[in-house]
Amino acid sequence: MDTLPQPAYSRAPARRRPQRGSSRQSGPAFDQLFGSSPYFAFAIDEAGKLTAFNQHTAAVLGPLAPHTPASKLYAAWVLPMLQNEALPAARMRGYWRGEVELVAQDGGSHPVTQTIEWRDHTFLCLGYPLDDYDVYESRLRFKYLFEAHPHPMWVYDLETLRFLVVNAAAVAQYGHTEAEFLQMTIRDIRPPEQQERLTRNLAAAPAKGAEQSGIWTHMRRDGSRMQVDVSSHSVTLSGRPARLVFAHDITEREQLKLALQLRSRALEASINAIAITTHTSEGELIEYANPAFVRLFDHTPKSVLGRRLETLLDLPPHDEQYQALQAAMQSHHEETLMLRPRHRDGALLWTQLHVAPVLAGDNAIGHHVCVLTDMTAIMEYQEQLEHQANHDALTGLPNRVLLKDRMAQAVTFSQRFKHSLWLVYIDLDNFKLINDHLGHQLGDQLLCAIANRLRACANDGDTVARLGGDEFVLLLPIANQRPMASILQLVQEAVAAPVAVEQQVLTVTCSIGISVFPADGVDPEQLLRHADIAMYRAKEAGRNQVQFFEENMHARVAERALIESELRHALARDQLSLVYQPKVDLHSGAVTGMEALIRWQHPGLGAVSPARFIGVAEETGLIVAIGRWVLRTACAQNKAWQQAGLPPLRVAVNLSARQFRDRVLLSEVRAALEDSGLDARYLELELTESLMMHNVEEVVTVIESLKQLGVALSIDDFGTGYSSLAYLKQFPVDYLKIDQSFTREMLTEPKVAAIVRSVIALGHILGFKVIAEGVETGEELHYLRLHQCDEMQGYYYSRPLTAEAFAAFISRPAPAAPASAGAARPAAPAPAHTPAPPPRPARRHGPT
Ligand SMILES: Nc1nc2c(ncn2[C@@H]2O[C@@H]3COP(=O)(O)O[C@H]4[C@@H](O)[C@H](n5cnc6c(=O)[nH]c(N)nc65)O[C@@H]4COP(=O)(O)O[C@H]3[C@H]2O)c(=O)[nH]1
Repeated sequence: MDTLPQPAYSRAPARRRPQRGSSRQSGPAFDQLFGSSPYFAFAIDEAGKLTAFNQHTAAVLGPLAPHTPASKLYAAWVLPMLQNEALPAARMRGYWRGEVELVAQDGGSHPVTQTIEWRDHTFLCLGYPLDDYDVYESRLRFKYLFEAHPHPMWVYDLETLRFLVVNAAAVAQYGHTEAEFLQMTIRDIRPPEQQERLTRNLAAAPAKGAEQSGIWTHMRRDGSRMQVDVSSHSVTLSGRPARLVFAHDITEREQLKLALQLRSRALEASINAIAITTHTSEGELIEYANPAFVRLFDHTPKSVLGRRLETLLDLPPHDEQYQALQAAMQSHHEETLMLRPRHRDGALLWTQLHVAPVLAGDNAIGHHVCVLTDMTAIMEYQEQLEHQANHDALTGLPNRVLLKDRMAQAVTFSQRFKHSLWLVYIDLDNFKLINDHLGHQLGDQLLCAIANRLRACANDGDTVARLGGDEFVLLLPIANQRPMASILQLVQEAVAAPVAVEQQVLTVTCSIGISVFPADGVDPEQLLRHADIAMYRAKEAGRNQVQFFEENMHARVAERALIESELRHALARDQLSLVYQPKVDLHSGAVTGMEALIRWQHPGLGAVSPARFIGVAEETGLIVAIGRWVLRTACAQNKAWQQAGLPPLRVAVNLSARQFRDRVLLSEVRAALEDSGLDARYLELELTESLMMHNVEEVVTVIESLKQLGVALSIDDFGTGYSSLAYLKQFPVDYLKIDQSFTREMLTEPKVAAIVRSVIALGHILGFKVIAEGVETGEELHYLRLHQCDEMQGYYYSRPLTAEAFAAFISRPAPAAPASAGAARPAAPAPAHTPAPPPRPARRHGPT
């Protein structure tokens, strides 16, 4: 200590001054700074000698002289600390502070807080009483904090509300200069709407020192406003009650808060399910889920949090969707996926998941925002629309559109694997009749039942489609050897099996046309067209048939189309006429009547047989007008013959099924009779057996009404339809007509002969007369007569004759009795419009 150097700025004075209890030796700077300080201030040089001291030091610790060893000013216990710690620390860091004990020359002890600064090779020592230093220091700190604080602070007078002091941040933020502030009160920085609140607030000022805080709106000098979080504290400044105010501009924070609130509200209110997940090595853990998310899966908010998104969506691991989700979660980009997660109740949903990664500071994925849009309803609707577009509404079977699609696929497949492909075109026989007569509702039920049966006939990979109306298609890819014949048989049986609909039993058959890939066509259109053609051929061949497509069918189809278009004009162009075939009593040989048969003479097509056009007329509905014409013409002709003096005979007119179902039939028959003046007993109506197969009660009613008119009725083509014997006896008809196919075969086929005999016997039991048609030989005649058949019709006696020829035929003198058994076939038949060759039977005039 003795060798401390002298401080540079306060060297010992050049001229010595008398010590007057002050430190005049320390130089003007030292004096200026510390001369009158109420604290200890002295300087020690590097040699440890006093180089300067102030008056207070001298007065309390003195008398002192310059160059006095500094050690004399300290208690003995302080010296080691001074030597080893304080002075080296001050020299090294420029400053040291600690508690020391100064001693006066009179031995008095003065504990102080001492600071030692190292300046210009001098230790400047300042000693404060322990308490005073803290106050000083806290004031310093306050001043520093107040001035340098980044947020506005001020003190205002509690009575005048004037600003007493403001800091730099307040000046910067509010735009007023310090001088302006000091002229203002705290009211001046508040907008008008907050004055009242301020008044209330001041009136309820808290107890002294108490904290007060609140959010206020303050105005800047330029009039702009800001949100301020204000906290204040009661203080005393210059003896006056005041408040120290701390104002924190929270405008931005509030805006941010509002924006966050809005965003949070948007999340909560979103109808899209939104989840925020934390990206972890164990998967995506749900950190937040909005109400829509919770609703979508029917979970509770709590049960969702912390769960793995993958688990919650219930995607099967290793499934394609699962893998896609994993890949999306690893990606640093936004991804959109279509997923099929499972609802809590197990139902599969359709959702669109949009995943947006949230990157952390290190560019690693921290979170994901997952937006799920429930697409279930849309997808189901889409599926429904697709289904509607591709399926038949009535039966639910694929429609034409889907069939074509499946056909295209099947053709491609069959081409590639060299397989064949069958297209089976099915059309119900006489379905139109059922529909027209029994109503569409029953017709629809029948179609549905048949659709289900066809479905049951199909294997996996087959397609059963409904093209519309009563047309169905089976698409059968033949990948393996399949028993196709038995499939077709199955289809025919499925269609033909009786269908019980609303207490009725309906039976229909079907006509089937088949085209085979690649032989009959290489594209779907062609295959379909060819199967359709084959189906028409099956219809023409008598229905309830199967036909494979053949090249020559094209010509038939073209012809049918031609017939259809020409038939529309046949009546108007007077191309139709009637011929009449006599009916003969087998026992007496008398002519009992004649059947009117239609003929069509077309200028280009020539004579078109009824077999070629009656079916077309029925399908197109032209039969109604044609049938009416036949009925009226036959009645008028018969009446004309009677008026011409020919013996009165009964004329038989064929009624098509469609005519029979026509509600106006009765009135038309009545009108034909009235208009022609023909007595009803000279008219006979021939009904086909198949016509009677549905709705027996109604058929019986119509027949009874016709009977009441007085006309005779016969069942034509008996044996070819499905007459139930139980029903047969209910029909009040007069004749059963044995179909000519039986007549033709009865002499060569014992089974057919048995049928013929049974029909004759049955007819008689039921009280009907039996007439056989298509009799061409004496043997046939003999057989029929032997078995008590009543009448016959056929080329053996006469071909159908024109009206004139028939009149001539009937007017000739009666020939010998009918040829006996074994008689030869008559000479080659003459054309239908020419009189038939002899021999002719004896005639019996008048209806039986
Ligand atoms: N091979 C052979 N055939 C014989 C013999 N005797 C008569 N035929 C023919 O057998 C058919 C009998 O008429 P259908 O069974 O009522 O069968 C008729 C009938 O179902 C229908 N048809 C004819 N005219 C009309 C009509 O005016 N209205 C309606 N709805 N159908 C008619 O067309 C079918 C065919 O008529 P068509 O060609 O005139 O043929 C007639 C007739 O010419 C014979 O000994 N041998």
